[in-house]
Amino acid sequence: MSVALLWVVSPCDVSNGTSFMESVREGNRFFDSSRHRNLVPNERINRGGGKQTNNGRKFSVRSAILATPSGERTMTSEQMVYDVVLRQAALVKRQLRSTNEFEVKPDIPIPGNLGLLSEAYDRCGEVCAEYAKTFNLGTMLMTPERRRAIWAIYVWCRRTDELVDGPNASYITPAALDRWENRLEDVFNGRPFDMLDGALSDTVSNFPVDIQPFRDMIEGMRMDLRKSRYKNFDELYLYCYYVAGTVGLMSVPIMGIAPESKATTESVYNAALALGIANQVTNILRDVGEDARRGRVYLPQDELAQAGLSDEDIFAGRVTDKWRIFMKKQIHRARKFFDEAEKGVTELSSASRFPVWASLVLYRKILDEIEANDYNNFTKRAYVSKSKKLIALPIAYAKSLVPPTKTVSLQR
Ligand SMILES: CC(C)=CCC/C(C)=C/CC/C(C)=C/CC/C(C)=C/[C@@H]1[C@@H](COP(=O)(O)OP(=O)(O)O)[C@]1(C)CC/C=C(\C)CC/C=C(\C)CCC=C(C)C
Ligand SMILES: [Mn+2]
Repeated sequence: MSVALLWVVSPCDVSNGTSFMESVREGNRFFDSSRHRNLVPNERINRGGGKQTNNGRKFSVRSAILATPSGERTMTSEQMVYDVVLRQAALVKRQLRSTNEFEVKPDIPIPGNLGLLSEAYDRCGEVCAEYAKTFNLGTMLMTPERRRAIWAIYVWCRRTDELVDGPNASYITPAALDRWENRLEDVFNGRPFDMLDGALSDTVSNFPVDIQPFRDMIEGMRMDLRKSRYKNFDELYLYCYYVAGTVGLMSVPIMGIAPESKATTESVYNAALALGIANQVTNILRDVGEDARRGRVYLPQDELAQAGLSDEDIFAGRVTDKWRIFMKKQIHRARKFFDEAEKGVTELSSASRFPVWASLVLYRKILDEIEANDYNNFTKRAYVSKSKKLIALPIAYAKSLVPPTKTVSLQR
């Protein structure tokens, strides 16, 4: 692991009161250190009382669930999530109408700090290159502003995921996630805690990015702490939205919709959401064995039962005909989400289309590999070989050259 990736936490003094400058200095010192730590801030760095604000945005998927008077849900997860899509789309439209609205910037980019900010973005780029090589390559075609903004978002998502998936995962509590959320609010209020947060703070002040998908990703991590089974696909959909659909919603405001696109903003966000869901469902299908060894089953329990399967079958890891039939249905559903996503990629601004096509084409190929492994996702990890990637990338590039549709075809 390269030194650029190592997240170092001071044993004594990290508090939320640290200014950006101090944080950056700390960051530099830490990054120059040869002590090896991981990317994720641990308990200690998360502690501290960042002021909780709601940033004027009160809706959350979680509150929508809790808001029902009888305690019973009246909407499907998909309907609830669509509200977040509408909010993000509305934010983008507002910005198109009035660019002035986004002129209140945090106090980072004042002369003198610009070098530090650019260093912060460079760190994000290094992290991205280390964790997601192919995707990072794809971002090279984007404009420098968009590329570095995507890097900053990638790094925040990666750090958030590492809280529950990384080496410090066993120390992560709901309270630690609350502190991470406080820190997120600070990022959106122009009070970044460290240099990587500083890059994100700058990004969200320059692009019309709503905080809600970020909050919701943290909610997904909370869900991971308290839940290891999903009753049906509706429950699983919500989880997939939290941890991956949110990424689509965060990314489109950066990538931009092509000016010549006739598609509605909502429909493009809907496609972005679909790509996140497709990726996460694929990720789940690829990792069934690995997750089972951690006692987790991210598969709809009702569909397992209908197929005559149970958790025990999964823990036993036997590839039977029942399993193959079950898997075929799950793969079919994932492909439907990829199809839904495809409709939106063409509507993105021209330079942003390639990384998205590349990620879509490559991630969808994992499904083909699960089939090629005869549905043994218990002991074989499906992956796309370098040679297959090399063949797929020019195809993705060719797709990215297709301009947006001339007609209004994506109305919802
Ligand atoms: C071009 C592009 C892909 C941009 C997105 C860049 C970005 C900000 C990525 C963040 C990804 C991340 C670190 C998410 C944290 C949660 C997580 C790990 C989700 C899983 C990703 C796969 O990672 P991996 O295989 O490494 O998983 P393990 O941790 O090893 O298990 C996910 C499966 C989901 C990631 C979701 C996306 C990449 C959604 C992409 C959607 C868009 C970019 C919208 C495109 C727009 C339209 C209109 C279709
Ligand atoms: Mn993960």
